[in-house]
Amino acid sequence: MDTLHPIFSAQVSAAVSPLGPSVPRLSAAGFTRRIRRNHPSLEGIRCVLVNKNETRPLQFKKTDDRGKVPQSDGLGGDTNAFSLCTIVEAGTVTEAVTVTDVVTAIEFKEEKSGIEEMLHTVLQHIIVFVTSEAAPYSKTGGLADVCGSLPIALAARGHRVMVVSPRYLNGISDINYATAFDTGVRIKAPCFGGQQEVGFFHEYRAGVDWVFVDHPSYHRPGNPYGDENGAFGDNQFRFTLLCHAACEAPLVLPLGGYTYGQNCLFLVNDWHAGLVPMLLASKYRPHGIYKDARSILVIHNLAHQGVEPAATYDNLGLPPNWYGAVEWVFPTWARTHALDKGETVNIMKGAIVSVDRIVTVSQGYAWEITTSEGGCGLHDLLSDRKSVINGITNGIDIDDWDSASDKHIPFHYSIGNLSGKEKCKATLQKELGLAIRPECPVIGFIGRLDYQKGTDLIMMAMPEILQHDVQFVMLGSGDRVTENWMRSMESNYKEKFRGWVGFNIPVSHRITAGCDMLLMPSRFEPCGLNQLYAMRYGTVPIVHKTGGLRDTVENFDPFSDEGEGSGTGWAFTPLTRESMLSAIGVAITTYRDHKTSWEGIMKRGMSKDYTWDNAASKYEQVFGWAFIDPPYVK
Ligand SMILES: Nc1ncnc2c1ncn2[C@@H]1O[C@H](COP(=O)(O)OP(=O)(O)O[C@H]2O[C@H](CO)[C@@H](O)[C@H](O)[C@H]2O)[C@@H](O)[C@H]1O
Repeated sequence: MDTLHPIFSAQVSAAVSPLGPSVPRLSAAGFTRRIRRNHPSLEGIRCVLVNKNETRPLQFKKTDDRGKVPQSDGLGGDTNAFSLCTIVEAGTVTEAVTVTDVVTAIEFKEEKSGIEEMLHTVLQHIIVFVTSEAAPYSKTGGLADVCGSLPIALAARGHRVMVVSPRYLNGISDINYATAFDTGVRIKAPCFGGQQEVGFFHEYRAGVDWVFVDHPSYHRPGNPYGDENGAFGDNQFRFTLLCHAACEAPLVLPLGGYTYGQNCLFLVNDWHAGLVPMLLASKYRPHGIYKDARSILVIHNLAHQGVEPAATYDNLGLPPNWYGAVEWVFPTWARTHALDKGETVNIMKGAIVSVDRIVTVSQGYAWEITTSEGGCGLHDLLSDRKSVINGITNGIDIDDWDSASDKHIPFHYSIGNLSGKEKCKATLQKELGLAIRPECPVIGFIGRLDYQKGTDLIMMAMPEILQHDVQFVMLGSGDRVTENWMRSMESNYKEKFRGWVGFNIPVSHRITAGCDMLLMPSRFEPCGLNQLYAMRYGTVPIVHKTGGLRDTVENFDPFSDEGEGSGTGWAFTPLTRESMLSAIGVAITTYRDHKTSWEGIMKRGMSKDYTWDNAASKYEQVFGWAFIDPPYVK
């Protein structure tokens, strides 16, 4: 349909520093699709897309028959204008005069009867992710996967995307930031009783501006939230800085020559970024800034809310009259002693009551958080905002998690040829010092050792699980008691159990590929990524029927589809040892005695579409809704 100019198939050049290039280049196809959809009036009109002086957003100008902008509008005859322009005919890019990164337009100017009418941008959204972690720079769990992949998917769809997260230097992670350059831009964040100076580092990669907030409090051993002694005591300070810096970044960083400007959409992830909507509404909007910006809270895990004593309110840099937004009083039963009034500030709560919209990472979880069982105390507030809550199931990075090309696994395989999976299993058994037995089912667990993940249930049920002829492999770190239990199980059940204590990404890929089944008895699970990875690798998930696990794992039914069978795994309920053991028992029997059924389960899982592009298109719909309504707090 479209004639592509070579310019659009060229790779975007690697990051040059500082500050650029950053404006993503749309593919010609995506570009024309957007023009057609958003500007039908352009159909049949010759236009020129002009980036005249690189200091302002692009504009469309009508052209005459020869593709020239009429003299009268001040651009005609200006060869510089043409040296930086792309000619668009009937929505099709027909000629690109020079290679420029500025093909994404944010303003469309249409001339009508000589009167210029400015139409507000619809070509793309200007998106600012704010997050405490983003892979591959920092990662402790699924939040990093999402914030490392979704921005890239959105950028590929034509949006201008920035991700703001801290520049953690712990001695090991430093290398991850080696390609990010100091922008030289510094700002002062008014919080914690003073003006806190932070800097910004920047890398342009995969179409996204990765912006790292730099401050000494992010430079220390440990993970983003704590070390072997537990959570850092100054996390409120560290993430308050992140939020203040993230609000300034679109205004002060001239990435690729342009700031992101005020008309952006903030995607604030979990409580660490939760101050952003409050700052927009209380600090900026009263001064006329960010009047047209919107914010969406993405809840990955409601169990963590950023709760601190009420006395810390003054630290946040919010005006005094905003106390009510974050005020949170614990019920009597949850207080620690008789004099404890239970008065706290709760950042997640403040975000919920001030943000424009809310997205959770699955539809099931979107509903659960409005119930007293799943709302972690915030269900009433969330129910009040039900009309703006949406659930969008996470995608997965199908380049990183592809059994046909995964660099971490010893053999490759695909839905058409599963032989590599058997070899991956044998290699895993060998690597772990287990007997190499193709007929023995290998069950895996990968994840944070945490109450959420139901590891206590695994501990309780392990004696019965190991009565089967199975091998069990666990990879995880977190709760000390569980870590020690894994070590002792390994020494007591040398033939059957392996516990790998730690965080190791290559090992997680090898376990996902080498196991037959993956167990996820999560107490609650907003989405869950491991079951998605497992299905893609032909590893059959056995999950507790909750949240995103309920949405993504379909129970095996051998009788449906005229005996062909349906389903991609087992989703058990209720969350009891007995029901989990029963699901494991059925899975083992199916694996052993019904090979065809088993292969059917594997293949159905492998053919599921959980690409980020799919999820990104659903996010776009929500973005549109966010801009239809006025800001929730004006
Ligand atoms: N020891 C280890 N070694 C190597 N890799 C390890 C590991 N432990 C965990 N991982 C990896 O960390 C990620 C965990 O993602 P999950 O989505 O399963 O859970 P998490 O609870 O962190 O995320 C929260 O956010 C995500 C994203 O929205 C939601 O899917 C989820 O339900 C919610 O709880 C996976 O990529 C996994 O492979």
